[in-house]
Amino acid sequence: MLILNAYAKINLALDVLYKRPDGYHEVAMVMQAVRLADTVTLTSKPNDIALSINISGLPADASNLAYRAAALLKPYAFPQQGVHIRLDKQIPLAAGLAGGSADAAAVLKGLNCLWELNLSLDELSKFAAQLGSDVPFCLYNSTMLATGRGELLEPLPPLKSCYVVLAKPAIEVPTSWVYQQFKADKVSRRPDIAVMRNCLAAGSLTGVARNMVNVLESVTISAYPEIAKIKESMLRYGAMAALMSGSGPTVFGLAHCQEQAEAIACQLKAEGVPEIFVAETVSKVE
Ligand SMILES: C[C@](O)(CO)[C@H](O)COP(=O)(O)OP(=O)(O)OC[C@H]1O[C@@H](n2ccc(N)nc2=O)[C@H](O)[C@@H]1O
Ligand SMILES: Nc1ncnc2c1ncn2[C@@H]1O[C@H](COP(=O)(O)OP(=O)(O)OP(=O)(O)O)[C@@H](O)[C@H]1O
Repeated sequence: MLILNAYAKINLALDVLYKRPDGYHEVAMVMQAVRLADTVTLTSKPNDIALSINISGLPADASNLAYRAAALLKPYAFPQQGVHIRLDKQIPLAAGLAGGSADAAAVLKGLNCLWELNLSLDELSKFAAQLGSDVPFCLYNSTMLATGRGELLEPLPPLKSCYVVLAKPAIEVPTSWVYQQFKADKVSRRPDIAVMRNCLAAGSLTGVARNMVNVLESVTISAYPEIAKIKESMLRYGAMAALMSGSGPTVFGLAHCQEQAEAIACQLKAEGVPEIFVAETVSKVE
């Protein structure tokens, strides 16, 4: 039996460069893993793939990204090798935190061991990219620059360890809709990735905080102003910076320490924000 942590991600910077002929958008993103995790338990069983999940509202069938990850690797295993996948979800669904992608990446990494496939991380990355743009990052965690449609990764100097508050309003935002609605002329500020890289290299959390920009806010916040309210609240309660993660709707705030993060979380809870988490950042590849 193998038990893996499938970590959520946040986007410290997200820029959309242009729409590509294949329908995807060329992006440049600074991605960061955080210690809010689903638990993925893989148990050997004969022949086929089975999946169970601790929550309803998520299909436990062949459409699930965790199942699809196992199905991708199955042809490389012996026919009698199967697996039971157990997902214990903690990462909220459709939140902009790559929960499904993290599960899929954990299944790829775990089955590589359980089925003794001996695939390199590079090879696993190619399978990961077939499952979704965020899945390759979830194989590596830590702090990465993601380009292409998000699948081309370059390690960045790891973000100095800190705590984040994650707050999800009670809305679900489909990623495809956000990208479809994106218009470059509606963006007021774009991230400077080179400056962000320098701030990371210098270990400057305040520098990172000052340069956190996500151009997809121009779409999601226009449709859901409650996201802007959560950002404002986080700043009022002392966060160094607050930004929407990915396509939203979750907002994350950078805090100086765990105590401050917990205090911000408490105040957001009192305001009625339904789902709030405090998590440490992941500062090395795990
Ligand atoms: C918003 C982010 O989460 C930021 O990390 C990612 O860019 C999205 O990653 P993801 O959820 O793994 O995305 P995918 O499952 O590959 O694609 C979901 C939808 O978003 C659109 N999409 C995604 C990534 C990208 N670079 N351009 C896109 O236009 C795709 O057309 C697709 O309709
Ligand atoms: N194991 C899984 N966990 C969560 N969602 C899954 C899973 N498998 C498939 N899905 C589907 O994928 C959709 C998006 O899920 P996810 O929670 O990964 O969104 P997200 O956090 O917005 O991802 P991203 O940040 O990559 O856009 C969900 O609506 C769900 O139906």
